[in-house]
Amino acid sequence: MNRHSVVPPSARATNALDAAHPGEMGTASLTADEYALFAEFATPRRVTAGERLFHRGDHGATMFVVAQGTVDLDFGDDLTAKSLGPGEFFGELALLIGDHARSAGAVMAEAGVLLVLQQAEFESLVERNPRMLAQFLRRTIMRVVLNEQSLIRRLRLRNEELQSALDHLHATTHQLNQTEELIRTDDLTGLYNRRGLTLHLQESRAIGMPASLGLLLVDCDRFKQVNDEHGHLAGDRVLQSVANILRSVAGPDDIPCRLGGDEFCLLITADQPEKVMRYADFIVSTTQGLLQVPQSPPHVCPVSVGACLIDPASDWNAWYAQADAALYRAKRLGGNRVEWQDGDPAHG
Ligand SMILES: Nc1nc2c(ncn2[C@@H]2O[C@H](COP(=O)(O)OP(=O)(O)OP(=O)(O)O)[C@@H](O)[C@H]2O)c(=O)[nH]1
Repeated sequence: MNRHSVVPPSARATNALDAAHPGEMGTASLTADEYALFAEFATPRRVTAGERLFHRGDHGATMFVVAQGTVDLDFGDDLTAKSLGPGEFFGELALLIGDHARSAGAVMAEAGVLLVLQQAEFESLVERNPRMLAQFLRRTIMRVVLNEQSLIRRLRLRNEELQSALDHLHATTHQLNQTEELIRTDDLTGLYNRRGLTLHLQESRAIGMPASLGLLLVDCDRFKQVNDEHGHLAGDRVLQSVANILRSVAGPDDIPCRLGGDEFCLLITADQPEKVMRYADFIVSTTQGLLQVPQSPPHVCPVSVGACLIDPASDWNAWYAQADAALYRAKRLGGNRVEWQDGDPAHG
């Protein structure tokens, strides 16, 4: 027993690889001879379970060897935590470098005895057995290097995991965007559906509505008859044709939409009734023109249009009521025509 009377550890066979096994923070065991040498010069310290020796980041200059008990090292973040038992050492970089920020926090998991080595004691130890100390330092350096490599490997792995999480997130975002697009779109015609229009209006209000808008409400005339006489598929094709006419007249900032059934609308940027009427006339005259070339089943049907200028500050219900009143008049007058909001004879 040495002058400090500590219990010797069960000596471990220690070589450089044993001291730093790849993939984990290297173990740090003294050989039996080293332990005996360290014990001769170190100061033993009794420690209780739960006692904190230092926090991560604390500056220190002492090294510890576990004589009895267990100490837990916590490297913080999600790095591996480690438990050290008798014969294992820690804090050696603080001793070798001096005033070194601890890379781990240390807490006693079990009560025991630690051998504490300060700079002066370490120097005495070097003088006593330089050869053994050189071997110890070689192992220590090797352990630091292997730990570093292990850390780099883990960081690379973490990087790859993060990259794959990011890719996954991109894919999910893309899917969500596609799903949102689908939710906004009418299956049959590819135009916005009513929900798409509502969302578009919400977004437009958030970023600022155009100063002036026109609305066309477009409804197929006697469309039920197409279904009844030629079947639902023929009816579908007619609806697609009407949608295509709206799409072809719409500018990049205009919103053609299928409100449901055989009812469509076209929201346009316009500050003059003439512009709104040009759009409306184009729609009605295009269907009329196509009907000049009769097909069976028909590829289009006549439409009625209610047209108006609307106040961007008021809501959709107000706009719809305005355009619907005009559309109602167009229907009552026999359809296949445009009616202006207030029945202005110039546009009637
Ligand atoms: N083919 C087809 N028919 C539809 C679709 N959605 C609604 N319909 C039909 O559209 C028809 C609309 O009938 P109505 O509202 O009476 O319209 P209409 O026959 O044009 O009558 P008016 O507007 O008064 O001229 C109904 O028969 C619905 O079943 C669809 O997606 N495809």
